[in-house]
Amino acid sequence: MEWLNTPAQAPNAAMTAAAHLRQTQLTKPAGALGELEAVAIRLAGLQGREQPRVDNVHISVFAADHGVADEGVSAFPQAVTAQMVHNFLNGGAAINVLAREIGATLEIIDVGVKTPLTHPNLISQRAGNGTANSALDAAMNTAQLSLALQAGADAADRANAAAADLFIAGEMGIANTTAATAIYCALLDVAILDATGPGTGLDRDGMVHKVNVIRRILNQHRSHFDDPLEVLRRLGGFEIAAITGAYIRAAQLGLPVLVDGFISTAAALIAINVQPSVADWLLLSHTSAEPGHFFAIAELQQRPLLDLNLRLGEGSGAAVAVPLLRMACALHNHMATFAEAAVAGKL
Ligand SMILES: Cc1cc2ncn([C@H]3O[C@H](COP(=O)(O)O)[C@@H](O)[C@H]3O)c2cc1C
Ligand SMILES: O=C(O)c1cccnc1
Repeated sequence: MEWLNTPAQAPNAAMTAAAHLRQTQLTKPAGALGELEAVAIRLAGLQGREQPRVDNVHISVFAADHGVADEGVSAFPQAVTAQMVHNFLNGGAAINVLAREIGATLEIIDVGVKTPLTHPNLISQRAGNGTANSALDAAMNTAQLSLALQAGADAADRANAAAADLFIAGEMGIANTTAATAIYCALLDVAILDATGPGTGLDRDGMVHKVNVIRRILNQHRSHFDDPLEVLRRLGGFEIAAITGAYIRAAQLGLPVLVDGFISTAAALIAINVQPSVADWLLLSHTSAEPGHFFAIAELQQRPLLDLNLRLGEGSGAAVAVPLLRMACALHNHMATFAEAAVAGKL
């Protein structure tokens, strides 16, 4: 896991400055395109080109099971993880539709669904048959953590080899909002009650039970919260570890990342705690309806592009934000300047 210590690439300051200057010359009042200007400038710096682009998008969806599902913390049965992997492979899930709409490459990686699956289009890089129950034990051992992190790094490597302009990670794993919420509580100054939400649709009683399970998880592992990799190893899961590895490697390669929702952001929190320089490379796509997401967004000090009450995961919210990034780039690259259009500047 030594590769985790390599810092992220530095964004290209000259391109950031050039893109900033260009925005002031386009035929509009300065700042009138708000966040679209900011994100185009940011992408220019990250991609090291004056004309940023989001043509080639690579989406890697990581699937795994969680031992903590045994505690009854999800509104859906654990078998749905594997069933949804089949759905991904047959093209019927939300992320399949969105990937087709935006012309993205979509790959599915089994990092530890409970029962192994085989399919010609499934990438199998399994760290185990689901994690252990984090309310009782560490979710994974060190070897499993290393395998899961590497599965994510390999996905970022494939995206980079395919000359992707943007990397998106998605996840599928019944009970993973419990793991993600525990990670939020371990790494942020947030109370369990404020961070816990319905996930796939728990009712009030279900939420009260989930809060109690998360309290047990935190009490079990509390003495290790100063070490982000220990937090990840103990609280799980394999897919969150894979996304952590993918984000860190993408930042090391200089590949911009569009972060999805609540669960992906838990991986982002681990990643920036392991390697703070990764933060430059993480763009937030949307605010999840899961209440705890707010606290991670505050920690990342960014304004997500969208707020649509999404609470699906799979990378779906990030995929939905891609057309917006494309419009930001098109405006930046193709608007006329005041000089080109013979339009008078500000008085
Ligand atoms: C059919 C179905 C498709 C999904 N796609 C993503 N998730 C999302 O819901 C799960 C987390 O919620 P919880 O912690 O409550 O189990 C994850 O698998 C996440 O990706 C789904 C959930 C379901 C039921
Ligand atoms: O925001 C998410 O990523 C999310 C929220 C609830 C359930 N699954 C995913």
